[in-house]
Amino acid sequence: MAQEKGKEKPIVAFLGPNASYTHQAALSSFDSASYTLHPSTTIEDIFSAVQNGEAYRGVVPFENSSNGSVVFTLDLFADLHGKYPDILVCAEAYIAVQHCLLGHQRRQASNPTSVAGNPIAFGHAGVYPHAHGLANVIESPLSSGAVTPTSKDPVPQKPASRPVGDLSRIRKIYSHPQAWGQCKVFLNTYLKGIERQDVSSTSRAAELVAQDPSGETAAVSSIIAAEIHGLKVLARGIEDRGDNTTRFFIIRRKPATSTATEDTSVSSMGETEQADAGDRKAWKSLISFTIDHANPGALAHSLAVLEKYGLNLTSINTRPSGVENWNYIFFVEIQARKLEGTQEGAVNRALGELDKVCSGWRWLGSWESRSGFVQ
Ligand SMILES: O=C(O)C(=O)C[C@]1(C(=O)O)C=C[C@@H](O)C=C1
Repeated sequence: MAQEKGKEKPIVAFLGPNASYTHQAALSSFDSASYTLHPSTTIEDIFSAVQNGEAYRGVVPFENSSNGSVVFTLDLFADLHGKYPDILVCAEAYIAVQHCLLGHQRRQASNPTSVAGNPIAFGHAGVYPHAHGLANVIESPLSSGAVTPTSKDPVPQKPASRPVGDLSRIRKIYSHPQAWGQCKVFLNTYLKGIERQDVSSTSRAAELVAQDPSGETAAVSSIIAAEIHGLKVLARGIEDRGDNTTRFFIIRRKPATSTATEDTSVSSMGETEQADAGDRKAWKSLISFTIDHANPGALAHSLAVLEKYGLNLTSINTRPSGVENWNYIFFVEIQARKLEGTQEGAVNRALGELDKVCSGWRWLGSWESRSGFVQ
């Protein structure tokens, strides 16, 4: 690859601008002394840069522990128009996501409860228990509603954190669409009915709010974005769950020949089998496939192939196939890896057999599991 040969550092594209959670994931996986981290505007830009060789690797969000799949990424893996035939997942990263509400805090010199600055002192009930009962928490005028008991919901969910600033001037909130679903309780409690605008990332949301001095906009974004853009933290730890985590994939371009790989290969059949069995739990693979929807049992037969080879299925997702309404492309993740070249492991054999029962399939990569390594 051009970047690897020359003196320039290899480029790693991530969903920017700087201070996005994807940027944090990129920093957790690539040393900035050895790689040039390049912010991209969309996830599609990252796929393109990796596919056409402009970037050595790409970092993309894949799923969130409380809000589920990042459908933009799944759709790019579905690749309905054949634009990204060589993209493979080669690694994963987990980032603990703690969202903040960022904005411009009006200075209220005469008000002892004003908190212009020092966001660190306040926060998520689970992470910063000392923040409970602080005198300088301002109750928003919008704080009724979602927490009011009703006959349908006699014990309504309580938000995990409370505002530390006045939210009454906020007329519009910006964020990445994934973030809304992670902060439902806080937003429905304190900012119910306020217009929400989707933007390309949480850090872009912070950038937009920083450019708007009216004080009428706010962003759901990270504490790092607040620091970079000089925004006030109006509430910290606003996600519904204290263990909110997003999983990211590192993508690469398929090597030119299937035998030329960076993976360690084992030569004899016996060693291969051993590596395959021993590696199973430590590795994961992503496979997509389509089926003939008119054929009863087509999905069951496809999944039965995985069972036959003892492959543990850990997730299944679907996206519209793009061919016909209500037809889907299926994505499965399994705990095992496909062996390189002509080596015959369980995944290799299962794929050979899947070919006979589904309409089409694609192996989208195998990588070492990092679950349990949340940064
Ligand atoms: O907007 C960002 O900061 C991102 O990195 C994207 C993204 C996502 O798509 O899931 C990443 C982590 C959070 O779950 C919210 C948004």
